[in-house]
Amino acid sequence: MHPTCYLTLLLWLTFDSLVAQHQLFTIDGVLSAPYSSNLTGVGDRVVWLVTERGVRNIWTATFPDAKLRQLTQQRTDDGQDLNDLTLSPDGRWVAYVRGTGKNKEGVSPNPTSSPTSAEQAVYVVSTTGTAEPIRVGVGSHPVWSPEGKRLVYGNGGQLYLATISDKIHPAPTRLFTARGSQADYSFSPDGRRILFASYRGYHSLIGIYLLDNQQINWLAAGVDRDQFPVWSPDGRQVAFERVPGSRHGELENIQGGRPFAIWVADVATGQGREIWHSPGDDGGFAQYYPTAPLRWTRQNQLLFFSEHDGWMHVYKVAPTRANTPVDLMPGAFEVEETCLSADGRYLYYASNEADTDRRHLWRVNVETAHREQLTSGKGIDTDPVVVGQTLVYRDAAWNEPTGIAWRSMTNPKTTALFPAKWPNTFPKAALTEPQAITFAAADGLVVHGQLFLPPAGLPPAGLPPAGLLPTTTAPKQRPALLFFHGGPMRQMLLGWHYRGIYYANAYAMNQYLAQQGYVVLAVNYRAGIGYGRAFRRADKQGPRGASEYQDVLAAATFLQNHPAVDPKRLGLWGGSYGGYLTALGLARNSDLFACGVDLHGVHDWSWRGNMFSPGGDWGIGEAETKEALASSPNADLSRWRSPCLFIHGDDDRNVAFAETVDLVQKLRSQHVPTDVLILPDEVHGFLLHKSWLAVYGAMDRFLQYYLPVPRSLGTTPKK
Ligand SMILES: CSCC[C@H](NC=O)C(=O)N[C@@H](C)C(=O)O
Repeated sequence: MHPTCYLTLLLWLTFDSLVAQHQLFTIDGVLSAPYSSNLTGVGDRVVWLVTERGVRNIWTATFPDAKLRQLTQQRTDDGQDLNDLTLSPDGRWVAYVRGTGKNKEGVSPNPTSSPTSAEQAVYVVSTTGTAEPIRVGVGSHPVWSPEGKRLVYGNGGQLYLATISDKIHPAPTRLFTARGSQADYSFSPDGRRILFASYRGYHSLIGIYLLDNQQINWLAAGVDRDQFPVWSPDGRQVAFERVPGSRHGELENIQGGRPFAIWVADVATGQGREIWHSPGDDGGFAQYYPTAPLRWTRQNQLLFFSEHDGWMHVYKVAPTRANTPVDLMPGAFEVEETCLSADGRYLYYASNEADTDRRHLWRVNVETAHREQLTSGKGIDTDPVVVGQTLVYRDAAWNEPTGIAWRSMTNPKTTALFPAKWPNTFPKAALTEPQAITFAAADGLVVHGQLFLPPAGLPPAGLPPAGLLPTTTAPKQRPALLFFHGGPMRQMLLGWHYRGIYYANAYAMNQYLAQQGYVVLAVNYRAGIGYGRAFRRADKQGPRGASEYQDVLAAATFLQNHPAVDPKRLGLWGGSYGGYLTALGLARNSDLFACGVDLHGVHDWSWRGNMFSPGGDWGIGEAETKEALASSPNADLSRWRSPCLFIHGDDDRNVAFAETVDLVQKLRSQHVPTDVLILPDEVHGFLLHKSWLAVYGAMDRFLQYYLPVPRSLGTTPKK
């Protein structure tokens, strides 16, 4: 070999080892920080869930002293989710649910393949932090009585009552047996009645169970689907939402809409009357997305979510007679989680008003509809909880996962409550701040995205640092990756994502990939949220024409025109609906996309519509089967050439594992390079931290093989 070649090789090896020594951070490191969720509060106390490397524990704090306390002592990544945290009205107990519900076969997820299987059960733990949790019984969705000594929870569609003290005695009892599945339940203000919705297939009814005489009274029974009932402050009336009952062959479409109405019924007579109905099919998402679709305030106002003005907003309407609702926050932005002040005068909420790709907190005076912004800047602030004169909320940034922060209502200064410090393994100083970008799709629709550029000082892919070697013919640009979120009713943001570990980890992985030297673009394609009803319900989306594929192509063009990107080295990755778009890109345009990583994606809408569930949750009717297939990756397999890594848990209850088995077999038969990582007994949102490490590790190796970049080089993270 020519002497110059030896020199080049020597220098290159030196450079590569330099790079290896300067690895800014690892996947384990960027996933090592605690993640706070499920924040709720009562009185002067809040509780929330902390997930740290898969270990889930409940914490509490009281205000105004901001005193922290850990209430549970879980120490292992056991794959058992904690959820439905709810404080007793006196703040003495937290009820919560451990484990996940059963599937159609009656089995709860068991991701560790434990021979003793797994269950979903209700627990309580004292907020003193001095006692072990107490198991109440199999079930979920616990609801406290007003005096804080009784719990109602659901199991198998029926309601159970438990008396709570330092031991669960007597054992919980089934409250009553009613046809259908009982849900949306709550105690009356006097604690002597249980309000509930009884779901019965084509219709549902609102019932009241009287504890004193074990009698059920039905309210305004009709041929519709009555849901989300709430008590009036005096317990003499009930408000609920009414959507039309089903017709033969009608199929659920989670991305569609339906008309809805607000009703009020008199408890004593059972008679009801309509207060308002939506002008169009603006319901559906407005009821299942927010956690409190309908409220009755102490100021005797009904508050409800609706998209009828084109954006997800909260409206108020008087419960006394038919009248026109008032939009409490008119404008071109969306509202998410809310919290009503104890006196009902203020509604606190998270919104992307004036900052489309972030979330900040606001409050609105329900009487005057005057609103004021409470948090701002570069945070991702969500889930407001008001305890006394303190606003507590979930708070993230571009370089910090979601923690807990607070501010007093008299001082705008915000204070981080949890965690007190980030673990040394978490590479906060080495992260890259994503940039907000937009581009236009072929039909002119403006699409938002977040662009992650490799840290400064990182040599362009294939090139050692300037000066080490004479100019080479190596490419002066980087490979790039397009990321697609799932849902699709989701929105990636300019910071750590608040919607559970699934999206927090996706954001973290995009940070890791940028640090590896990839240019990464997270694409907020049509059908997502944050940009209004028309964007979310974009025409011909998904199984009806895959109109969002225009956004995939436009995102690719954006990257190909970026000076840092090698236009011939684009890759795709995404989960669930994002896996669907990844597979669609490789099937339709292997000429554009060099490889992809498809996490539990949908690959055949027509199969899903016929075999997974009636209509596949997207309302895919018999007449739409042909178009549904044409909108799927499976329609273009003959064109698929680029390699793909498929990742799927084989106990997936949201996207059938069969979708991946079928597609991989078909691709293998046409010699497309495929890799698979199958996670036995894992579900859709992987429950084990070690699953996430395995998934992203496999992804890292796959991308390095098909879209290689030299290991990162950069300054060692500043402490
Ligand atoms: C037909 S694709 C199913 C998408 C799936 N929806 C529900 O499970 C999904 O995207 N799930 C996660 C990732 C999400 O809802 O965000």
